[in-house]
Amino acid sequence: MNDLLTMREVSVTYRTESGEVPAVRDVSLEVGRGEIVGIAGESGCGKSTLASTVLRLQPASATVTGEVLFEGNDVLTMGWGDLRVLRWAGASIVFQGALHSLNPVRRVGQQIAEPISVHEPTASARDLADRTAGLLEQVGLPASRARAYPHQLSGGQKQRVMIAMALACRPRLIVADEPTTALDVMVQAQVLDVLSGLVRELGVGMLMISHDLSVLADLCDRIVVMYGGRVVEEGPSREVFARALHPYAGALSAAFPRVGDPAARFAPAGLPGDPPDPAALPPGCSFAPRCARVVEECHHVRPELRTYDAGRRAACLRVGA
Ligand SMILES: Nc1ncnc2c1ncn2[C@@H]1O[C@H](COP(=O)(O)OP(=O)(O)OP(=O)(O)O)[C@@H](O)[C@H]1O
Repeated sequence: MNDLLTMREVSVTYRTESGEVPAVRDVSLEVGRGEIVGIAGESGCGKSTLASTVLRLQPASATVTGEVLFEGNDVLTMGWGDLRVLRWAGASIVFQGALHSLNPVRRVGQQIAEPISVHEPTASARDLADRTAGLLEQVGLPASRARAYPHQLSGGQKQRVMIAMALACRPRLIVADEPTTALDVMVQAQVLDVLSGLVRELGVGMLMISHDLSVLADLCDRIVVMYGGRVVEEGPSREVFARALHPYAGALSAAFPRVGDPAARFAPAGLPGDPPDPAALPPGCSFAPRCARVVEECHHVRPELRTYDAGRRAACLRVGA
């Protein structure tokens, strides 16, 4: 077992008016200290739902089974006191759409200092100001920006502030859910550089979610590819990107020329059709209806996730065929 984050057979089902939506099914993965693990997949494959369980942030309509072990303690069953310590100080999350989650009427410095003052109530005003200035400098902003209001910052600067907030309580794990999707390509690259540089420098683990496999290939040690709520491939990122075992991972890699194109999350280049409705997955392999390598058997037999050489896993009947 890994000593930072170990998820074992995690499944998440939402209760909705039209029935149950099994958004995540039997996902197991690990993130070690100082390691960056990417989760890739199109919109709706369950990435955000899975990420929300790491800090037990899933909505009340969701039922989660399995184990989410953070430093050996199960997040899904821990008491509220432990959960309070875990959030921000153990692990923190940079959300998709974080640009809108800053409070418009408070200076950004106050917002960065807030989680610190909650977790360290004895910190003096001087300490908070120094820590905030240091955090802003770490993310490449002048300390003087602490006095700015969010509307005075560009999109990229706001996202840097969100990263500073996520680092404020010195967490051991950061979950980043599409942290740069709303930014233009140049700014995306700069912000990802800052984030990954800090994660490496501080030895923090990171679970980074993106629909864009090429972004993950550059940043991550390992990549987990999800489809229809399940893991369909996992392995060292360069291997998965360059020599995917699963045809879905291959199609995501081939979408590479469309890096930074927000539309690519809905329809990667060269991959016709839509991802499946998790409430109505086809029998057999859920990717079969879109797969270029499909054979009759794929429509009836659901492939198990098998282990291959060099720590690779894939769930496809056609690997090596
Ligand atoms: N609160 C909810 N109630 C019901 N169903 C939900 C809820 N949140 C997500 N879902 C459904 O669960 C499935 C997985 O959604 P999820 O947001 O985890 O996917 P995703 O891969 O992160 O996509 P995106 O990148 O668009 O966020 C989708 O079918 C979605 O409609």
